[in-house]
Amino acid sequence: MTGIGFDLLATDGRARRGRVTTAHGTIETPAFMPVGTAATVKAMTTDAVASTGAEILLGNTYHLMLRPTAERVAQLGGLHRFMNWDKPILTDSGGFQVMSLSDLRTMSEEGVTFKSHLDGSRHHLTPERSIQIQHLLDSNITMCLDECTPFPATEAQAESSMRLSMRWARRSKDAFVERPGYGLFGIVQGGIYPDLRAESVAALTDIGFDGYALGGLAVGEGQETMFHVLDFTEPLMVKDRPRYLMGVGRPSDLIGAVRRGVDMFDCVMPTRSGRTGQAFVRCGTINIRNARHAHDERPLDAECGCPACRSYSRGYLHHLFKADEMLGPMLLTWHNLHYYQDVMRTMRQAIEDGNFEEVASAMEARLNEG
Ligand SMILES: CC#C[C@H]1NC(N)=Nc2cc3[nH]c(NC)nc3cc21
Ligand SMILES: [Zn+2]
Repeated sequence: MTGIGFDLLATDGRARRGRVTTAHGTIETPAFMPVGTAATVKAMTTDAVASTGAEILLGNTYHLMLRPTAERVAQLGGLHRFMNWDKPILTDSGGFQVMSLSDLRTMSEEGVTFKSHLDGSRHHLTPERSIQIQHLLDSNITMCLDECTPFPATEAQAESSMRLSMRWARRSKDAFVERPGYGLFGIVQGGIYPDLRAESVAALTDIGFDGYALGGLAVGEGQETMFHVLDFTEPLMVKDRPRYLMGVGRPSDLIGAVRRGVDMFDCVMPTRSGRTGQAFVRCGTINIRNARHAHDERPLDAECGCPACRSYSRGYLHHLFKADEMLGPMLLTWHNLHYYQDVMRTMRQAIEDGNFEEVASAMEARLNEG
């Protein structure tokens, strides 16, 4: 096996049930990847993350190149050893984070020069350097470096940005070190424009990648537009390789995107909002800091098997957040990640059973009942 393996095990409509095989183990899809930006899923040990059922984590080139540097992580055994996670890791390439986090960035055909959001130091990122950093990290799934077009973008802006990203995809592929169990994903660009999306899919498919991500979404366009872009882009994508929707999303986003043929997801929502006291539950969301939870002896979600729901009341969790106790963010993060994995488990089973639409519609109805 060179690269990573992908087996399409079942389909139900456009929904897909698959399995990704890497040097560090397999990933059942549809899969949700918790975000471990700075070599940690915030507020969680890796054992706790594994207990939720997560089989792959996301790391970030941008953050780790700035601190502690990729060379330091490599010297300490690579990202798996460094953060004590022995399952698969996917790393983003840095393009999006440069656009969203750093200022004073200058773009050229060669790459992007930017100032660190940590200390203002200048850094240069090229496709070749991004691929090298991800190799030093020993990432199982490496992402091409792309030029992340701000949203909204005119068709002309999206066209020139997409074409630059396609040239960078070629350079990324040329720089990637092929190893069994390690793969490289291309990133489809083109904004909201069907012709540009089609051109990008064709260009990446022609180069050939182990998987194909959809970029330029979850950038403020809204769910309806995101689904519309999926509706006209997904049918153009090869079926025998994983599809990864970057930065997505809320539970309703995951359900709608799985319905449209997406296999892999990552999003900071369950962890970031967990730290602020927002819990995702089967009938919507709960902001545990709200006074109405102060006296409530019920768990966050009676159908959830996570440590927070098994052992603690809403009233206690409310108290932890009001008292600014660190156990609060820990337990809500744990619950949210466990719930997200429950959503994915439920959808995987439904695709296997051939009743995806019935199960997905029921989940969506409960989420909307609020
Ligand atoms: C344009 C483009 C693009 C994509 N390119 C790369 N490398 N990473 C991403 C991460 C994302 N996170 C979100 N939303 C939170 N949208 C994303 C899109 C991308
Ligand atoms: Zn729970």
